[in-house]
Amino acid sequence: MIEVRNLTKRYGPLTVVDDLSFTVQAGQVTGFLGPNGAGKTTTMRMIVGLAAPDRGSVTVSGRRYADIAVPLSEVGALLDAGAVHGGRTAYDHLWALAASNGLPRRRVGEVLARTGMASVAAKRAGGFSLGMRQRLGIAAALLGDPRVLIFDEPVNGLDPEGIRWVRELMRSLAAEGRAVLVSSHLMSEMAQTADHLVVIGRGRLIADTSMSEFMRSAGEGTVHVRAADPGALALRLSAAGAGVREGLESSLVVSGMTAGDVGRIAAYHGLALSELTPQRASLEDAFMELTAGSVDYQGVTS
Ligand SMILES: Nc1ncnc2c1ncn2[C@@H]1O[C@H](COP(=O)(O)OP(=O)(O)OP(=O)(O)O)[C@@H](O)[C@H]1O
Repeated sequence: MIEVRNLTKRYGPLTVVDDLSFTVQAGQVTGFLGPNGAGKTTTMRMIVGLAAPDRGSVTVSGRRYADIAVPLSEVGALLDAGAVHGGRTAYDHLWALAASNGLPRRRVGEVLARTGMASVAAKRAGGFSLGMRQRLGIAAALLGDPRVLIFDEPVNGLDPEGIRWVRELMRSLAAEGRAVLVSSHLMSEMAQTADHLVVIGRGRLIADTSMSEFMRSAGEGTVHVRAADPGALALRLSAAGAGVREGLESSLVVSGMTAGDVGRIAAYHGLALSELTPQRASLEDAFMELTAGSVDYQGVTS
């Protein structure tokens, strides 16, 4: 649905997007990840024609943005939630957008309902909280019922309830068959939302992978076990090929084996367990490792 090919953008001497290529598929949430200043916003602005590439191309559903007759009905974007006339009501803001794009008035009520904004439709946007401005920006993106959606850091500054709402909305938009591209600088946020990941650093592609593949490559994780006789269990697990080390309070940390395998081996040898917990490797750690070479401003921890 979105095809980015060899995209390059320079600002003065700085190449902020560097020969970037990736595809955003329909029916999926694609997480667009990278440290601050990696070039995510600039890439998204080029997708919707707000910035011109120096080299390369972007198409949405096979066409350049400039060639799409009614862009709002092909691609909706939330790039800057602050870009709202504060004196206008939520309804009027959306109605002005709908009218200038030839969209029917009923869409305004529909998107207000979908974003939970119906009760504040008559209120001026200037008095909105950050969360309400984000919802209004999302409502605007949905106005033309587009098949492609682009959200730049949509959960920035939202409270946990707002974050969960955005996450569920992204999932439901993808489930409707739409292509959803959503940027973030937090891996943990994407882990629960994205099907696919595009990771960039200093404008360059670092990874283009499915979420499940990324999780696998992040490490298999370990299994924490507590047993009545940890020594005996450790012997049996090592003999079966697992890596075993001592954890806290006489627990065992087992690697190279699933929790199911550990349970079966314990049962086979009649060893009682009081805890058996699979521990996933930290995705945030894997992401930091992946982008470590491309972070511009690294803090020093003492
Ligand atoms: N209009 C502009 N003129 C000059 N430099 C710019 C312009 N827009 C962006 N940049 C620079 O391009 C680089 C990439 O910025 P961009 O906003 O695309 O990154 P980002 O990945 O979205 O970062 P963040 O997570 O901080 O929003 C930054 O160094 C930024 O200062």
